[in-house]
Amino acid sequence: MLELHGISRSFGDRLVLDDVSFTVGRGRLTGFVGGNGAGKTTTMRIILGVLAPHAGQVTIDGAPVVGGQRARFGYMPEERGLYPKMQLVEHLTYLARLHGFDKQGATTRAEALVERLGLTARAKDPVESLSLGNQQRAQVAAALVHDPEILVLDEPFSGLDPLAVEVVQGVLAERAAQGAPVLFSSHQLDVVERLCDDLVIIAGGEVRATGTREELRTRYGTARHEIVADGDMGWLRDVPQVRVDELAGGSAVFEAPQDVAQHVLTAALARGPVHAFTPLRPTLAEIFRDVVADEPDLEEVAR
Ligand SMILES: Nc1ncnc2c1ncn2[C@@H]1O[C@H](COP(=O)(O)OP(=O)(O)OP(=O)(O)O)[C@@H](O)[C@H]1O
Repeated sequence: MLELHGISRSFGDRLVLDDVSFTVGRGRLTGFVGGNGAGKTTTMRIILGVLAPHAGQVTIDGAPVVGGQRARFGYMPEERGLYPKMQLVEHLTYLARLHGFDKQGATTRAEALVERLGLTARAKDPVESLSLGNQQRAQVAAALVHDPEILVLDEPFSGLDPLAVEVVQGVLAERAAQGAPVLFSSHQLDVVERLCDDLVIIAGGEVRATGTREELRTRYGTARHEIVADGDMGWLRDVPQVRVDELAGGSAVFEAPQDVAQHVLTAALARGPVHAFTPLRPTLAEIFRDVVADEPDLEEVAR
């Protein structure tokens, strides 16, 4: 497994990563989420060894990552870096050869990835002529072409249409199923929510929450319930400690501590039949809002 132990990093006198620790398990798709400037790219660059930490270390299966181990990683950097004039399949073949594959092996891998990512019709096109979304798919292919042991992908889903999101999701899930630790950042919380086994939430350079999707839902969710009753639920607005989020006749969604929610149910039953009373599980977007609430914008603070 990939582990970060107390990573800190400053730029000038600005601390942008503060004691960042988390684990990306083998076979686990781990989503790395945080607002703009939270520190995701900096963390990923440190994992890859592109940037040195000022404190802490990165280990793989307990052993520190040292120079020359870059080939163990498949990295998709935020700044996309393919040669614009090269044909797609030729480019991927070239990258595989750089990693030591023989000509035949490199071509086979490049062609297989082009097909897996739905780019067969574009295989002979220069990279620069591909649409943004297809360039993005090509970047994913480039990160995978040397069959890396660990994947670290910065925003692999940005700019993809829903079909391409599915394709890339599928490819990452396959890699995880084969036992690779997969870490990816994304601002698309719905995608992260669908795809991830584990989550790391970072804000202001600090890890604010880690855990499985289910753990976070249990730990950070506000207690929301939906109630559907015969009569009008307008009275709910007057119940202390209740915040009504939605109200339409007999149907309401509200937030309240657990004991108050039970009181609401009893009160509703006293007024007539209740057809449904359902605890609502928080979405990742709601958890994210909860966890990073009131976070100052690092770049604003620096000004
Ligand atoms: N080379 C650098 N020199 C100075 N400051 C930097 C450098 N790289 C990053 N930073 C600062 O570090 C902070 C974290 O940036 P980082 O790119 O890691 O955030 P991020 O979470 O990836 O953001 P985004 O989601 O916007 O890509 C930001 O305030 C950024 O301005």
